Amino acid sequence: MPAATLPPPAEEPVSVQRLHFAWGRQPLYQGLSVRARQPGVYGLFGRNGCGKSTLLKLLAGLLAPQRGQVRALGFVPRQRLPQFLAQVYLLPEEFHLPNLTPLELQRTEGGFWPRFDAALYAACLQELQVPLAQPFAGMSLGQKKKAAIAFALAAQTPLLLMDEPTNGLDIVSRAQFRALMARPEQAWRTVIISTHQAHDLESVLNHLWFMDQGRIVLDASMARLAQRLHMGVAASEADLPAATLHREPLGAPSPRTPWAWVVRREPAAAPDAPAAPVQLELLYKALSLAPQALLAAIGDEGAETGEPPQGHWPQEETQP
Ligand SMILES: Nc1ncnc2c1ncn2[C@@H]1O[C@H](COP(=O)(O)OP(=O)(O)OP(=O)(O)O)[C@@H](O)[C@H]1O
Repeated sequence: MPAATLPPPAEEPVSVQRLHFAWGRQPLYQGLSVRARQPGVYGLFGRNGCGKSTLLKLLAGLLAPQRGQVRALGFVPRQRLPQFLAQVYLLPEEFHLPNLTPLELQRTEGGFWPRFDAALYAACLQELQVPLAQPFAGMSLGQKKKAAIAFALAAQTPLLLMDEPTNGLDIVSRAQFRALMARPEQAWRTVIISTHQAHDLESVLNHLWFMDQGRIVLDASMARLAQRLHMGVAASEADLPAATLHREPLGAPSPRTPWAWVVRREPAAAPDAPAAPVQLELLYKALSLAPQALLAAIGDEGAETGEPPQGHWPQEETQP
C-alpha cells in the first residue's frame, strides 16, 4: 500500500510521562512529560545540553528511563522488540557509515526496514546531489550526511527521529532538505527533529517543543503560535510597538538600527487578519531569554483541547 494511503496509527505516536533520567549523578529530567498525539513533523528545540539528543535516544530504545514511562508507536522502546525496531529510525548527529557506496548501503541495510522505498532513496540522493556509486570513504562530511538523510527518509518508518540533520549542510542543501521533508511521502508519519537551525524548519514543522531545565516548557502547534503571536521588524527602537513580549536590535545599537519584536496577537481586535508566519529564530531567542511572558501569551493548548496538562498524568510507572 502506498505510504500516503496508510491508515493513521492506532496508537499515539509518542507518549512520555513523568520521565526521570540522569547521566551518572547529574539529573537531566525530573518528571518530563510530552506527547505527539498525531503524525506530523515535530521540532525539538532548546539550549545546548538541555537533553534533546538524550530524549531521542530514549525514544529509540537506546537508553532506559530511570522512572516514568516512555512509549513510541504503542511499544516500550527499551524492550527493543523487532516489530518496534522495524518501525523506528534514528538518524544521530554523529554516525559512522561503512565503506560502501550509497547503492551498496541500500542492498545491505535497506532490507532491515520493511517499507524501505528504493525509488524514494534514489530520488532523495538525486535531489541532494549525492553520487550513487561513490564510496562513502571518498565523500565529504556534508555528502555523507546527505546520503544518511536520504536513507533515513527512504526507510519510511512510521517514526523517524533526526538529530541535527542540517548541521554541516550548505545553504542549497538545506533548501533541498526542506523540499524533501515537504514531499507527500513524508506526510503520513511522525518525524521528530532536534535542531538549532530554526530557519531550516520554519516551513516544515507542524508542531514545536521547547525544552528547558529538563522539561518541555512549550508544546504548541505552529498554527497556535501564529494565532497567538505577532512578529515583525521596526525601523528603529523608537518605532517599536507598545507592550512587546520580546525585542532585540538587529545590529549594533544606534538610532537607526532596526529592531525585531514579538507581541501578543489580539485576534479580537482584527478577527479577519491572516495569521503571520512564525519566525522560529526570533521565537527561539525570546524563549531562551525571557520565556514567562511569552508562554503566558501562547497559553496551554492542552487545557483548551481537554488534554491533561503536564504533571496531571495518572499512575507513575517504572519500566524495566
Ligand atoms: N554519554 C554521556 N555520558 C554522560 N553525560 C552525557 C552523555 N551524553 C550526554 N550527556 C550529558 O547530558 C546532557 C544533555 O545532553 P544532550 O546531548 O542530550 O543535550 P542536547 O540538548 O542534545 O545538546 P546539544 O544541543 O548541544 O546537542 C549534557 O549535559 C551532556 O553533557
